[in-house]
Amino acid sequence: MAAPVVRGVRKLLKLVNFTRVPRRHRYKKKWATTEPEFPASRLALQNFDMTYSVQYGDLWPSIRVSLLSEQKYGALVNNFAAWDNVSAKLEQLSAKDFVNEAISCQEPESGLSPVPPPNCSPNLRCFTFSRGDVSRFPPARLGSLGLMEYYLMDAASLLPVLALGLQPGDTVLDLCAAPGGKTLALLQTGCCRNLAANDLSTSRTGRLQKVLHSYVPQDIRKGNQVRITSWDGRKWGELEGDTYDRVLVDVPCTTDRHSLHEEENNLFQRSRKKERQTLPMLQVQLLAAGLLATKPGGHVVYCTCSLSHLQNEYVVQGAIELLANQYSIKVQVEDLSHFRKLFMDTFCFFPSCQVGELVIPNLMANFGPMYFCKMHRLP
Ligand SMILES: C[S@@+](CC[C@H](N)C(=O)[O-])C[C@H]1O[C@@H](n2cnc3c(N)ncnc32)[C@H](O)[C@@H]1O
Repeated sequence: MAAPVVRGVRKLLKLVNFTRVPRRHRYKKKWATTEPEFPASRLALQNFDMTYSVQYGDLWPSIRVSLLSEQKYGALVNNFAAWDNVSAKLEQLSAKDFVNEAISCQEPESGLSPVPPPNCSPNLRCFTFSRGDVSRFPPARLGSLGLMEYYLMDAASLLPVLALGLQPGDTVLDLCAAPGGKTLALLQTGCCRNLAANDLSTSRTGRLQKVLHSYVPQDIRKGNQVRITSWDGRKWGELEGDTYDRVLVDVPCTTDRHSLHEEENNLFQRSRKKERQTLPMLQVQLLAAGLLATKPGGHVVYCTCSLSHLQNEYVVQGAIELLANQYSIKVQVEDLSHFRKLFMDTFCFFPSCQVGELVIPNLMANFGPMYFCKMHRLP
């Protein structure tokens, strides 16, 4: 608004509030309590416009419109249900298993059948509609074995689990696990000798319990194989240091897509400003704890559903420095560029991450954002 107009509006407000009202009856409008708050989703968009237009330059308008449009889902097949029937049903909808499609398109070595690339978790089947097809999956149903047939999730959320590269017999920690999409995917690999699934929030670990109850047979849930806890993940290094083969650190973040569409639990509410500002610090602490909980020689995947460099690459670099300086532990970032090549038909990747990989939303493939970075704790 131009300055004279603003001054005019102010004058008008003064007139409305004070003209001809006797002094003792004057009141001052209580803006904070009487006016509806500026919606948090609008604040999120303002914030993203400021920061991401600088970070992403010419790419930002296309990412922005995709973030504001309907996202696409993937259907993670439940291997504990009758997976071959479920896969056939999903194929009838003209959806394709993007994981196995990518693997089978690789050039097999001298007549051998295609094998998953090294360090890619096995046995995961996730169906998506092809590029530009915005069909939706019907809600999942209970299958013949009494378990839900598939789990609907942002298909890009499967990439951190694939990148973790589980091997049969691994001990695995999912440090921030709720509501449980990635925990479920970790169990689908059939590789977890035992899996510790933790989340600070007890209400959210309740949701995780429900997901596992609907998708995983009782003998796996109730045996020693899965342990669910509600601890502060930042303390994990002290609680169980040098313990796990693989650790997933899926930290709380600005959840960019959610922040643009939902008012509830939105981190851009004015009252949560401090929490927002301290988020990268919490993320560094959680990643450092995850690295400390890993056995020397083990692997960690860090991920967020944010486009912010401050929450992605900077956190990875911060945690690696912290471990080197405070614990003399060396951590190496692993190259995941083969993932970009392997899954380029399904996702749109940002081409120039300094460390890790980032799926950026695109109208033809509206998944993500999903940042993931794999680290090796050196022996
Ligand atoms: C991005 S969500 C995790 C999503 C989950 N991995 C999935 O795939 O469904 C981040 C989670 O971190 C949890 N969290 C926040 N602070 C934490 C802490 N200090 N320790 C452990 N978990 C924390 C939140 O409760 C939230 O559920």
